[in-house]
Amino acid sequence: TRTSRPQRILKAVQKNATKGDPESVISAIDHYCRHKEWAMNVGDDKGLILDSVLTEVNPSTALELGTYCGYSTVRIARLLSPGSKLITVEFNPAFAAVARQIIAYAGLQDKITLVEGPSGDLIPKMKERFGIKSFDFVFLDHWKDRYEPDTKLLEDCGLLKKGTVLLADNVICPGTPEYLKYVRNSPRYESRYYKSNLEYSKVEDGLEKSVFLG
Ligand SMILES: Cc1ncccc1-c1cc(O)c2nc[nH]c(=O)c2c1
Ligand SMILES: [Mg+2]
Repeated sequence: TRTSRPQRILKAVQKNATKGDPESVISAIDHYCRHKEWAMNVGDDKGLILDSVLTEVNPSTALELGTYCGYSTVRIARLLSPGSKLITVEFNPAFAAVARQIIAYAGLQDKITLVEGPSGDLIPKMKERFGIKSFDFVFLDHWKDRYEPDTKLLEDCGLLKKGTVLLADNVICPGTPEYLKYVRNSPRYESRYYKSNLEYSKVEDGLEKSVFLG
């Protein structure tokens, strides 16, 4: 096919959403991906859990690993208080290019810094590049095999503080067994599983919320 799936999602946003209205961008993507073609956005069911955890944490500095088309980036940024910042990391340049346009369409570009590259390389550079002391909230939604090593990297780089909340997507499907074992067995985390379903599907999936205890 001539266009890519992310490009088709962008077109659906430009056609069906209102510029500067994040809610309409979220709805346009959910409608397209539920009725036209599936895509790996966190989606509307798990999105409600993401919203509620975010509202509870009200982070000043948030990190997202795995931007894709920017659906959860917009979901997170729309709930941030004025002056709060979200850094989102995307490895795939084609995904990042679409995400930038969807983030701009939602009018949230001032709250978001999109960084392209491998999370394992970028995490150690967060302090020096973006003047981050530590993150209040981290959304893990990139690649299942990177959840555990990147969490250890965030610890080792001093980017987590007492009370930082990690929220991980796809802990059941595709599944992140090593990550679950790590956060559930470590004395440094208090973990809880939020049962839900895979985006736009009936298959079970869920989010794991883990509070760093310092
Ligand atoms: C692609 C896919 N196929 C079947 C079942 C699940 C998935 C799936 C769903 C997601 O929410 C993902 N999020 C981040 N990164 C992923 O790789 C990913 C993959
Ligand atoms: Mg996901």
